[in-house]
Amino acid sequence: MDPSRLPNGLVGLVEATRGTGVPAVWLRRGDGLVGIGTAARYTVSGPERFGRARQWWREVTATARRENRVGGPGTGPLAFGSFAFAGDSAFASRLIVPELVVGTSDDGRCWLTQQTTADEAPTARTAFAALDALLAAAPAADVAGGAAGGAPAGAASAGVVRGRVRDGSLTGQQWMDAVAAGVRRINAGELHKLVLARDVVVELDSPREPAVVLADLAERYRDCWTYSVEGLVGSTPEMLIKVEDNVARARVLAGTLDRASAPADDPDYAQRVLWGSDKQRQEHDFAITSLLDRLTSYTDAMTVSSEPFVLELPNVWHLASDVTAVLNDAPSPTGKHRTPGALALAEALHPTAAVCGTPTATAAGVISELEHLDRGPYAGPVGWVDATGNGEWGIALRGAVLESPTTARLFAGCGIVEASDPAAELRETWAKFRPMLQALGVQAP
Ligand SMILES: C=C(O[C@H]1C=CC=C(C(=O)O)[C@@H]1O)C(=O)O
Repeated sequence: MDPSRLPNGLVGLVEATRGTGVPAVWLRRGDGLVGIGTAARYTVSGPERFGRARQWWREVTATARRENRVGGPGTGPLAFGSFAFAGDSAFASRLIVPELVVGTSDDGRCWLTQQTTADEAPTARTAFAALDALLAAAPAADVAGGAAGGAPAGAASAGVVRGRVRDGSLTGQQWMDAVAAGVRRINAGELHKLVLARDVVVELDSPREPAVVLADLAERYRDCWTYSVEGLVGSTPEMLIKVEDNVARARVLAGTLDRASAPADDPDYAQRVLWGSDKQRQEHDFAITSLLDRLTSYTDAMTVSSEPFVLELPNVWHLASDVTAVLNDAPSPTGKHRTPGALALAEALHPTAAVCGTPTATAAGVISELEHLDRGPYAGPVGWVDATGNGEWGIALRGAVLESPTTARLFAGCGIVEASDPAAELRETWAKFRPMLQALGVQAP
């Protein structure tokens, strides 16, 4: 597709959906995928959620008539998805097949896919007509604040207080008590690392257009993956697994330093205070080890740097490690040998110690005891998969569930090790809530 059809790129397309429903989104540095409308969807709960969703997608793509004139990851049949963190969550994991998918890649390619369950096969003419109709219906750019009458996307957080933040399942004090209990259990030798999360609820004075929230996140957090799947929105810095043909990539994060408290005149601050901290390095080591231990059975050729690097985001610094693995062929359910797809790998790798702990099963048990929280899709895989098994599954962090036009539930968690201090961890959750609070136009209390 000629990119000039999208004068303001994919972020502009997201903004153009204002008032017409929330698009499915996967965007980084202005490129990625935007899905509009729903041709088909599948929901599933329970411990078998990944396998059953894969089975459904296999059946859909096996029977679909398709014509793909572009080729490459993200072209042809495609589903966005979001999976519950835990097998016993009340949240229904889901795959969504949008009616229209618009994609762009950093090599300048741009494509449009139309997916339908109707007997009539889509054509280039019907696909472009659907896209043009959407763009023609878009509100004028000078009302980018949306129906809520807020500020334009780029200025969405200009300090305007538009609502209140209240406690979620636990108060701040109760959550700090849970962290202290977690530290005691680590010190007693029950486990090595635990990730404890909390939720807060934002109540807005007036509705905030999801498209405006998404555009704000995509513009401000360009190095993160901005996502939207049926009310789950956010901008995650952590890539659980990306599969492109036979190569898998992951970005593992653990270890955090708030940029708001950093001195302005100390360029080595993050390197010294974050990279140089034994506590932060220990947190990171557990996370990277948990990923490598599980990924290793899928590859004979894996690359990971010997030391983490400092990743700078607008709100925080993280310790980060990038991993690349050439995938081995494995028997598939059809008997043919092929490399595992992105969703199969997401299932195999989830949950890493960046969001659960070490050992995994013990940490998961302690989490459900101490958190008093159904994490829902928070910290679960979010992303997309195509018909060839290519896809990207990030970890749903730095996000919110939009519960109503004026209510959003935000989640954030922290890695707890023996040296963790409950008050410092509570402050860290506020740094992690900041991207969503800014995008919603609300100030932290
Ligand atoms: C669990 C979260 O972050 C994880 C990813 C990066 C750094 C983390 C940390 O330093 O605790 C967490 O492991 C979250 O943002 O809710």
